[in-house]
Amino acid sequence: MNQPAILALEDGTVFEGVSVGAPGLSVGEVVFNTAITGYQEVLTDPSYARQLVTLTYPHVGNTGCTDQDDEASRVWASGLIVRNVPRRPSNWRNQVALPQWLAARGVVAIADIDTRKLTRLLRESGAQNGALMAGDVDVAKALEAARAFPGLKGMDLAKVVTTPASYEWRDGQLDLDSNTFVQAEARHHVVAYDFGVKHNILRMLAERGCRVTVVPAQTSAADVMALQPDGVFLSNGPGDPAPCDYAIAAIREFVAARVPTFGICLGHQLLALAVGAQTLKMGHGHHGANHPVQDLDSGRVMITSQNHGFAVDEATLPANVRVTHRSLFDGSNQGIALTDAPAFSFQGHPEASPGPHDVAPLFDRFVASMRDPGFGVRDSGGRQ
Ligand SMILES: NC(=O)CC[C@H](N)C(=O)O
Repeated sequence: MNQPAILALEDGTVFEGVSVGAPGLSVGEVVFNTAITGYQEVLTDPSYARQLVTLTYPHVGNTGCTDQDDEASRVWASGLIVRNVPRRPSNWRNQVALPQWLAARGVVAIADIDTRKLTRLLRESGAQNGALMAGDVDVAKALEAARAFPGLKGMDLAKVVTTPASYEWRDGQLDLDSNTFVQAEARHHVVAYDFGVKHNILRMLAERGCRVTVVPAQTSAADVMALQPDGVFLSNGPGDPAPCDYAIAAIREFVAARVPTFGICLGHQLLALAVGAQTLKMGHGHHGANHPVQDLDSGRVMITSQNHGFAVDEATLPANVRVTHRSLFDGSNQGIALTDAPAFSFQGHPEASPGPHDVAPLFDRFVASMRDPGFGVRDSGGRQ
């Protein structure tokens, strides 16, 4: 028999449903994601640490779960909130059904609640703090826990989710015929900062000929330089970018030394902070796989995968930074490039895991900048 579960929001709203994961209490910021596929990638994306994710798509778990789709070695989202989990998953890659997968990993999850109502509420109020409780439920306790969560603003989580030690990564994409990850030949050495890196980013670097050394978030610039990288990659990650002073200081040194640098999501925000700009907390953020973003150089509109609750404040960008991409949903900043150093970054997810592949060529641009650091740099007479 299904155990009861509740979701309590800090504004006092309580949803009642059934448990589809582990029993227990879990708190975090409640955000909605509008992607139709990719629930396993969302749950294992470290950028969702301390967040309770509701999916607007009503049927979640249809294709089950498989180890190969994990974006990290564990589930990082604090909990899952859905309308309906099908009784039986069906897919040739399925290894285990979503509720068993969640329970085995200790993840609290609720189903059978009105996720449309919840999403409308979050859209109006902005992301709220909340508490999920499954098994022995107690509304008063859950409300108290929701209100006690301090919120993500000011929270440095990159150093919490990062790898404890550096490691090498060589796996390219999954070859479905042999069911193995392709090993590509390495031509460039990339040092990737793990602020909460997703595996598909590392795969996309590897398949483009990069040997990747993944390093902990607090690795100093000097220690990275000692590894003699051809390029530095700044990963996605959870929490507020502003308190990550160690990363901001290191990035300043890579920019000054003109090391080709590429940042995604939190990495994008950290590059902006390193050049002196500011970031701000958004209302309900961007979490989905169909967000239109304009490439301001070409005018082309790309459909992108998004997952962020903070954004770069364009008004604070210094003169040596140009805006390269903008969201067509709300006009917020989606990409920057330095005009005097080979450094650029993107707010959305070019690794699109899950999502469309329109922005994947940004990885090629990073590789091009390692071959020729003048690539894309305006003030050095380099190529565009
Ligand atoms: N996916 C990410 O890297 C998210 C970046 C940051 N934590 C934000 O919410 O904006």
